[in-house]
Amino acid sequence: MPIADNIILVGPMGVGKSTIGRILASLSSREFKDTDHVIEARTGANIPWIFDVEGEEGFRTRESSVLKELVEQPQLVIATGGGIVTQSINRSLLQQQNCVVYLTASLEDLIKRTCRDKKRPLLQVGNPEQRIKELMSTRDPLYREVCSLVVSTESKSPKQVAEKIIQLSQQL
Ligand SMILES: Nc1ncnc2c1ncn2[C@@H]1O[C@H](COP(=O)(O)OP(=O)(O)OP(=O)(O)O)[C@@H](O)[C@H]1O
Ligand SMILES: O=C(O)C1=C[C@@H](O)[C@@H](O)[C@H](O)C1
Ligand SMILES: [Mg+2]
Repeated sequence: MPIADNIILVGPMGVGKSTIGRILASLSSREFKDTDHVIEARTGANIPWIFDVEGEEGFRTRESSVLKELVEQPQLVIATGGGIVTQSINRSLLQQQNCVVYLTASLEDLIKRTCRDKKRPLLQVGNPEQRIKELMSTRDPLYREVCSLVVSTESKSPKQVAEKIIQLSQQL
């Protein structure tokens, strides 16, 4: 893969995109960007606030414009929000990128890492475990539709996952 190419991480809430993305960026001499963080920095508000005031639709519009902007920059590791694949415009853009990595974890791990987090708007309605299962069943095929690699995070440290991504991305 040419050195200027970006590595884009997709996957569900809590799979480790931000944690692994940061390590991967430093191991591969790329700059780290996280669509959720860019949106919060630009808006000057946190994600729950944006969902409250603008609804999910407002958040998705912001997310699509940040993604479009970031993929045009060279040499980045981009961690995306868990719901980025719900918008067909984002899926089309992701399918045009060279290296999109789908990070996976067991449902059990995802539930353990996220279900008590009050900052996640989509887990505030109903039973969080059930919501995570529902989100995964609709989104798993969408992550697979856009990715060039699938990398499991199970029984691996974030650094081991980052090293695996580097190894596999060199074979693309
Ligand atoms: N490989 C791993 N093994 C164990 N714990 C991990 C691993 N990767 C991440 N974690 C932990 O899981 C939690 C969620 O990680 P992180 O915030 O990076 O996920 P995310 O995919 O960016 O989620 P979000 O979609 O909410 O932004 C953190 O507490 C992190 O320390
Ligand atoms: O799974 C989702 O739809 C989301 C995941 C987070 O990364 C944030 O982008 C936001 O909370 C929505
Ligand atoms: Mg994150």
